[in-house]
Amino acid sequence: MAVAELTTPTCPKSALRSSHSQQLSYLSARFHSRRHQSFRLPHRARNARISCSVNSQAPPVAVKTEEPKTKQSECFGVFCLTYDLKAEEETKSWKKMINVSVSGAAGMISNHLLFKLASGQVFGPNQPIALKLLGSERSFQALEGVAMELEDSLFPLLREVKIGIDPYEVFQDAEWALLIGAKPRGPGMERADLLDINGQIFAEQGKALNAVASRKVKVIVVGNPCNTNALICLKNAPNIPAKNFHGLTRLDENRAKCQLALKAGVFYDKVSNVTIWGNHSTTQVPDFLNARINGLPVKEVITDHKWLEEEFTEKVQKRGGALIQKWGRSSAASTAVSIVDAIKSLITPTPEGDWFSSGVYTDGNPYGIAEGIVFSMPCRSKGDGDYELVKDVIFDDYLLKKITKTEAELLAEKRCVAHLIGEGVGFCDLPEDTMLPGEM
Ligand SMILES: NC(=O)C1=CN([C@@H]2O[C@H](COP(=O)(O)OP(=O)(O)OC[C@H]3O[C@@H](n4cnc5c(N)ncnc54)[C@H](OP(=O)(O)O)[C@@H]3O)[C@@H](O)[C@H]2O)C=CC1
Ligand SMILES: O=C([O-])CC(=O)C(=O)O
Repeated sequence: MAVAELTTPTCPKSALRSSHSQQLSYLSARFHSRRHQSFRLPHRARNARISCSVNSQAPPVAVKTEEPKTKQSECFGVFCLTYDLKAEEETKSWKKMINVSVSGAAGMISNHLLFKLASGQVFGPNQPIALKLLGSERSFQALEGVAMELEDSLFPLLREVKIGIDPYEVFQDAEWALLIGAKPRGPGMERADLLDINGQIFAEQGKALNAVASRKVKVIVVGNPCNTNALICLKNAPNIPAKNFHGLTRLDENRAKCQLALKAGVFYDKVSNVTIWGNHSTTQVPDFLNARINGLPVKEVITDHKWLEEEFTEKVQKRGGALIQKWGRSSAASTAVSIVDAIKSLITPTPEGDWFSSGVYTDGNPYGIAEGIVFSMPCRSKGDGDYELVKDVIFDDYLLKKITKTEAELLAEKRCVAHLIGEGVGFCDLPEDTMLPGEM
């Protein structure tokens, strides 16, 4: 078939993109020929790219010109070049490249996160990285803009960037999947509708991960409502351990640490052992009973217990909303930072005696929390990407009552999405006050 000529391995794909319509023709042709092929050039072929013109490679027969229904995942610009890592002196100490897939890659949070990932500050200065960015027809141009900025940043560790709109392509061999894209709740939209719309996104993405990602992939779900989206995702990915899925509650932990530090008049590095229990919503429970300041129980350092139970708790629960009121949109930079923190907590041994919070699957938890939901709990890691739940935490009546409330909310969310997790017909009886942190 003539279209095969388009993929001749002497011409990088970026050189074929002289115009948008040519690109669409090209993508369409490639889509119909080799869905998953991508080729790269040896480093020395950089100049060949410049001399390679569209005309010289144009197929001799008709190419479909209509808008393709789906764009194939593509390497982007300079990232279509392959580098022989072993041949370059400075890369000899580098580890094997890792594949990191990011959804909602054209959104606000990603715009902060991608540059942190590419710079080496997340996975380390010896870790080359391939970024696979998932967007949609709606966001594809913006996604190209993001990829252009990544090109222009000249990050040495960033060795591949691919953009695409099909999760089955973008999640191929993913070792990390950072699932950020989700529809924001609009005016007049019921939370049940949001759960359903976003749930469908995460059901599809779970299936895609199940089909094509590394069996060891670690998945961090950020898009809200992140606990239940993570549950939907893991239920649709039965061949990946449920333990590998996280709903991001690290931002809440960071917010809680900041408030405790402020009240105690210490810098926030003195605050440790902070657990966020439950849902990333206004029922979340920032645990001051087990938290420590300078190694001492918080309740010994902050003796105003009324403040802890009322002001502190509510401030953390509603911090997202307070931020939106000031900033006009939801936390993006601090969320990106907290995603970095969450990844680092899994790839670095947890400091002795400390822990971190993550929304994880409750099966087998030692606290008596209902099984079968994604609930934020205290975790420790050996730095191998895995975690274990912390056993030596204490509870009092106040903490248990709050945990029961957030647990009930997550169980209600689960009933709403029963149809997306293979548990029958969804039925929504959500508590009235169920809110995302950003909705207050
Ligand atoms: N867990 C946490 O701590 C936090 C979670 N969040 C959540 O993270 C998510 C992303 O936030 P942010 O990056 O600021 O949001 P943006 O609105 O900037 O980006 C969101 C992306 O979601 C994608 N998306 C997927 N499906 C839809 C849809 N049906 N309608 C519209 N957009 C869609 C869009 O990309 P595309 O078109 O490419 O799919 C868009 O780029 C939100 O759900 C937000 O609530 C925010 C802060 C903290
Ligand atoms: O509701 C939102 O999108 C914002 C959010 O999660 C937060 O700030 O914690």
